[in-house]
Amino acid sequence: MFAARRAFTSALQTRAFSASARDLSKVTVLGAAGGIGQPLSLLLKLNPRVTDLALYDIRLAPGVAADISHINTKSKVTGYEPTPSGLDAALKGAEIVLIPAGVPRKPGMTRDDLFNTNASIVRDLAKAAAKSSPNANILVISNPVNSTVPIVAEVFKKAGVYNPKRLFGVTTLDVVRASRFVSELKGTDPVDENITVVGGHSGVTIVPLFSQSSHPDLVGNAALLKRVQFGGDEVVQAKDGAGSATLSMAMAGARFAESLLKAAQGQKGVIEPTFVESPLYKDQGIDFFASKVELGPNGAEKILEVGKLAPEEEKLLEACLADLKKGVSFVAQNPGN
Ligand SMILES: NC(=O)C1=CN([C@@H]2O[C@H](COP(=O)(O)OP(=O)(O)OC[C@H]3O[C@@H](n4cnc5c(N)ncnc54)[C@H](O)[C@@H]3O)[C@@H](O)[C@H]2O)C=CC1
Ligand SMILES: O=C([O-])CC(=O)C(=O)O
Repeated sequence: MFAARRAFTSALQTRAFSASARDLSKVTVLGAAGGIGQPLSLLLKLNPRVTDLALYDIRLAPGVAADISHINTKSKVTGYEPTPSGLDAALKGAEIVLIPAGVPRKPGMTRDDLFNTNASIVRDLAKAAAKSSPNANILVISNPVNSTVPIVAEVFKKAGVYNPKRLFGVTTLDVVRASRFVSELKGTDPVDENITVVGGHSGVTIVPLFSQSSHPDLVGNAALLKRVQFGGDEVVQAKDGAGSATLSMAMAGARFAESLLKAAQGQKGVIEPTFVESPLYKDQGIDFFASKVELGPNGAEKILEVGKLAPEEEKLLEACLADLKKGVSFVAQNPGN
């Protein structure tokens, strides 16, 4: 009788524990007062899977948090002071840490031109994350993503807490753009356009695979390819010195965070292209590569092969790999330590 009751109680406790573990998701945004950070924080506040939203920036995070906290969804929002202890408290217990901290491009700049400023910003935030949220999923948005992601890996390795399954460069905006541009050409709903984009996140390293979509006829469409590879430049030019994509990036970052949360909470078959430490081209000296990744409770559960490509896409991939290799030596020469 007692045993049966204990078993029942323990089953209830287990349920209660897993339910609360499932329901409690702290998400931290570093750079939360910026052009991306503010709308990203807003979208995360609207996500019922997020229960605790922690906002940190070197300026204005408490103000942004006060504003967002009035939105009538259940999550708690806290803005942290720009101090080491504020940063540590923002990170403690986080399941996901999104990093859009750093400077954006101006017309005439490449993403690599941001390296000197953003590498040290990302490095310092990564040091704090390695200390205060070593098990969190780290989502790097700050450019140049092809280089800032390896920097985070190095910091985590040095701290002895690196888990490659939990480090992601956010390339979702390339996927979002590709599906939107295709839908504009084809007169379809972008929701139905799943375009895989592999490689990295700048210029020729962005490789959309139209042969694997429902529109293989788009392989070889030079204007479309240019828009996908250089969509970021389109926005930088249109903003004319006032920054780069912020609103579409916020949506893309919120979508990737939502995918991770869904997968962590047990949904199967959640797949997103993302820039991760990858075995696919290690034999060519390339440690990080974006391809479709199956997400799960442990982060990046499975890195999918690039698959069969059209001959034109093979050429694009060659150019991508050559550029990513240059990136490797670039990081090695500018470790940002
Ligand atoms: N991965 C992607 O697809 C995309 C990446 N980006 C990149 O995202 C980054 C941010 O862009 P925006 O939000 O437009 O820039 P922004 O200048 O509007 O915002 C950046 C924010 O970072 C904060 N910040 C700077 N140093 C910090 C530190 N040490 N700790 C915490 N916060 C810090 C600033 O105070 C500012 O609020 C840029 O590097 C940009 O190139 C932009 C669009 C797409
Ligand atoms: O172009 C930029 O500098 C910002 C970015 O990464 C994008 O919009 O894809």
